This record gives sequence, C-alpha cells and structure tokens, in this order.
Amino acid sequence: MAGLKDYVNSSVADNREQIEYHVEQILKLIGEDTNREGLLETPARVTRMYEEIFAGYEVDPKDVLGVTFDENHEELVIVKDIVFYSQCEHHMAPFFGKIHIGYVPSGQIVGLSKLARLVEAVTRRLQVQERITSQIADILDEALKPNGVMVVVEGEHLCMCARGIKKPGSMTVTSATRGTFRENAASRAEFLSLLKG
Ligand SMILES: Nc1nc2c(ncn2[C@@H]2O[C@H](COP(=O)(O)OP(=O)(O)OP(=O)(O)O)[C@@H](O)[C@H]2O)c(=O)[nH]1
Ligand SMILES: [Zn+2]
Repeated sequence: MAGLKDYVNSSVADNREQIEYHVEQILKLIGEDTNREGLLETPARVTRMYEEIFAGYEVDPKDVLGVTFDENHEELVIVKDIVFYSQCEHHMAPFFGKIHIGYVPSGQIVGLSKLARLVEAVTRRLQVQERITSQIADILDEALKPNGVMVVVEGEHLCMCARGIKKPGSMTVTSATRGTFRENAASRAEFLSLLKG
C-alpha cells in the first residue's frame, strides 16, 4: 500500500476507491457486518460525503478574493451570521456555527458572496477554530489591504458534546483583529455592537 506522502496534494475525488476500501475496513474493525443491507452502500456514501465536507482542499482560499473593486467607501462593512461546518483535526468530528467578518476598506472592496466563499474554502477541511479565524483575517488583509479586519467565530464542537468531556451547548468564541481593530478599542466595540443588531 502506498505511503501517506504519495497522497500529498491529492483530493477525495482522486482517491475514491481507496477511501471506500478503508471505510469498509473500519466498519469491519469496529465489529460490523459489512454485508448487511444498511451498510452495503455506506463506504460509497461516506466517500461522497467526504467530497463535500473536504471540498476546501480543491480550492486555494487566496484565489477566492481574486477580483476586487475600487471604491471609496472607508467605513465598516460587516457580513455576519455566515454559517459554517468544519471538521476538527484532532478527532475528525464536526464543529459548526457562525462566522462574522468585518473590514474597513482602504480603496478596495470585494463582492459580498466572496466572503462566504472564503468561509467555505477555509472551513471545508480539517481545521481548528483558531486557525479558521486567523486565516480568514490574514487572507482578507492580504487581498484588500484594508484599514482593518475583524473576524469572530462562534463554534460548537461535537468532540466536546458527544464524547470526551460531554458538554453540549458550550460555545467556543474566537476573534482575530488586524489594523485599526487591533489598535483601536472603539473600532472593536463598533464591530461587536453591530453584531448584536
Ligand atoms: N484549541 C482548539 N482545540 C480543539 C479544537 N477542536 C478540538 N479541540 C481540542 O483538541 C484537544 C485534543 O486533546 P487530546 O488530549 O490530544 O485528545 P483527547 O484525549 O481526545 O481529549 P479530550 O477531548 O479532552 O478527551 C481537545 O482538548 C479538544 O477539545 C479547536 O478548534 N481548537
Ligand atoms: Zn475534536
């Protein structure tokens, strides 16, 4: 069997058969009968699901903000409540919630849908919440060179609810600030007050 490094830069679509094979092995190893009717299609279903939940590997998040527009608006722009679903890299268990993105342009704006596309590209892969938060802030900062960026992520982690410490309902909140939001408490306060509205 090929070693892991042979698969660097490959994706679910390149490896469907192998993934199906290994899912079937896991089903056997947990004591299941892989010939029973309900499980016959499960390796293929799991592989199709992986194509969706790991679709981020097909995209370079930096490419999502490739098109920007010249615009003189230099006040806060926020897109809030962008729903995300990701997989924690420690347990491969889902975590999900909402992402709020704000920036103060400095000559360049970006199509609003591109912010949601950026969320998809960054979250549809194995992640930790902190890295999602800082990657979104850094990619926006790099692409738009704005006066400031602030990202807040609220996530519920199934690895903390369904297993381990078992604390359903606990919410992890992470934030990243760049530029004016890092330097200026009033900017952070304005962003947070607009999230409440
Ligand atoms: N910082 C951070 N931790 C995460 C995230 N997702 C999962 N974790 C944590 O990753 C840690 C992995 O800890 P380990 O001690 O290696 O694994 P474990 O024995 O399964 O840990 P428990 O969950 O405490 O049972 C756990 O504390 C998880 O809560 C995340 O997005 N950010
Ligand atoms: Zn986890």
